[in-house]
Amino acid sequence: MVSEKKMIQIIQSGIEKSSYPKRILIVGAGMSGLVAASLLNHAGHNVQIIEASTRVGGRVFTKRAPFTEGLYLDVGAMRIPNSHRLVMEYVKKFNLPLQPFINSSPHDILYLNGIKTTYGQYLRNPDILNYPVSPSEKGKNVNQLITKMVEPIFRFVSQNPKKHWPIVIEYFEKFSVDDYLRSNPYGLFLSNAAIELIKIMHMIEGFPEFSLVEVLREMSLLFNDDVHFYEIKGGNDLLPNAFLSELYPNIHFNRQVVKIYQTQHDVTISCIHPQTKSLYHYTGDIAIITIPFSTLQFVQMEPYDSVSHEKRKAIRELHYVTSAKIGLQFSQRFWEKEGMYGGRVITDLPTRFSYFPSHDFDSEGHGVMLASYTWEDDALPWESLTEDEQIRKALDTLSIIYDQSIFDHFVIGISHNWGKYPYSSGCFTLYKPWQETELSPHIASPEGRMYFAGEHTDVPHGWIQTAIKSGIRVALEVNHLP
Ligand SMILES: Cc1cc2nc3c(=O)[nH]c(=O)nc-3n(C[C@H](O)[C@H](O)[C@H](O)COP(=O)(O)OP(=O)(O)OC[C@H]3O[C@@H](n4cnc5c(N)ncnc54)[C@H](O)[C@@H]3O)c2cc1C
Ligand SMILES: N[C@@H](Cc1ccccc1)C(=O)O
Repeated sequence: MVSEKKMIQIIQSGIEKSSYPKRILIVGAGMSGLVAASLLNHAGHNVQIIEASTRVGGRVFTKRAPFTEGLYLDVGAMRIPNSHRLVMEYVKKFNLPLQPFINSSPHDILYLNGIKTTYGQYLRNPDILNYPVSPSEKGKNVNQLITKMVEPIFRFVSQNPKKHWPIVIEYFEKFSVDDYLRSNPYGLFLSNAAIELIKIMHMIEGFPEFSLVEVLREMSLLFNDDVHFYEIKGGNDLLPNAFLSELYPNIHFNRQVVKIYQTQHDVTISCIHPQTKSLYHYTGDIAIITIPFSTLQFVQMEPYDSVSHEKRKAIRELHYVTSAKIGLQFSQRFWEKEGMYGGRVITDLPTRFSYFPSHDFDSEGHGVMLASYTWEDDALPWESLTEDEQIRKALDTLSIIYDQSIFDHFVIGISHNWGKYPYSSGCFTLYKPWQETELSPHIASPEGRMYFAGEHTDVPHGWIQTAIKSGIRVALEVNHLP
């Protein structure tokens, strides 16, 4: 296991020159593939990247069209936690401009149970939302309620994180979030109303059946008031694009892999051009597969016995959460008149979470708002609609929270449904109960000449940092192979 400190050194100075330079084929030009390619290229290997789409970045995806020049929306990764030091190291290496991403603020709007208030007012008086919580829960906000439920776990981990976290995984990974909140070994209890409020305000009403351990990992980041976030000024895709100057000659775009065939001596990757359907083949010594397991299901891996049963099972069963993002451009930044500079709206209406832009404050005129960000069950109603219907319904929902005048300021909108995006077939992985123990040993493990990287191959799932970490790990795995 390579320390984070060592990984930072590797980002700064690369990995050792290889004693065995090889022909390395990397499938996928997302962050994990780009990191692995850059390190192995510098170590003296012949690296070729095979990418289905026409861009690098994968789930780091900044959309600029059809917005007004200079405006954009990160429909993929939008926030970088200050604690994600590997991401920060690459941002520094490429000298990219960072700015704060205001993830939440006391001015955040809550529109719940038909009541509109602010997060600050709610913290001062949690009962303002009129949820029928139990008498002992009165006056307590969701953070206090959830902390009471998970405090014994976090206290146990804090005593000896290295030793105790694996024990927590082994013991608690059979619990879903819902199971644990309803009945747990500590005999801690919450009313249904309190459970409902926690799920809505922590954006997990769409996936309460997922592993408690996974959701605890994420909530300790996303809903921890001590964690602050950044974004890259101009769009987060400036990070993957920064690899292009070095790697562009090695990247084959419009090459959707359909088959991987390995022999004792080499590995051959067959791909089709997504539009022309022309067939292309690439042969090398090693293949590094960074594409999501959801899409890897469509890739034939031959000979059949060259891939273990457990790997094939992990590829089939690893769960990908879906997600929908809807961006709306307005001619006036009306939210700033209400004191909203960055931050978010949390509602039980279908838009669920909205985020105001954390950049270009007070700039006269246009702004793009992330009108809706949803996961899993909350994303499904949006995915069933056309893009125009999604934009219209997001506007209609916002007009309930604001007022009809927002229609006068609306300019144009987009939606991106990750469950319908063929190059990720989902948004990120989250373990269901039991999967961490059952599947995780077979996700990153090599299979003959095939090696694996990507956000799905490590935890916490669903972060650029994890993709980078896996790219470094796989580069070290293959660098000195004979
Ligand atoms: C909606 C959303 C919000 C997110 N928010 C954040 C956030 O705020 N902060 C954060 O740090 N992370 C966030 N993430 C997670 C982060 O974006 C990912 O963890 C990371 O980008 C994954 O990188 P990867 O290299 O593992 O995979 P990917 O980025 O998916 O790269 C895989 C590449 O393989 C290509 N590919 C797929 N199939 C094939 C094929 N058959 N043949 C050839 N190429 C193929 C794809 O086009 C893609 O370029 C978010 C992700 C999503 C979707
Ligand atoms: N990290 C991503 C997606 C994610 C959220 C929660 C859990 C896992 C992944 C975000 O900040 O939106």
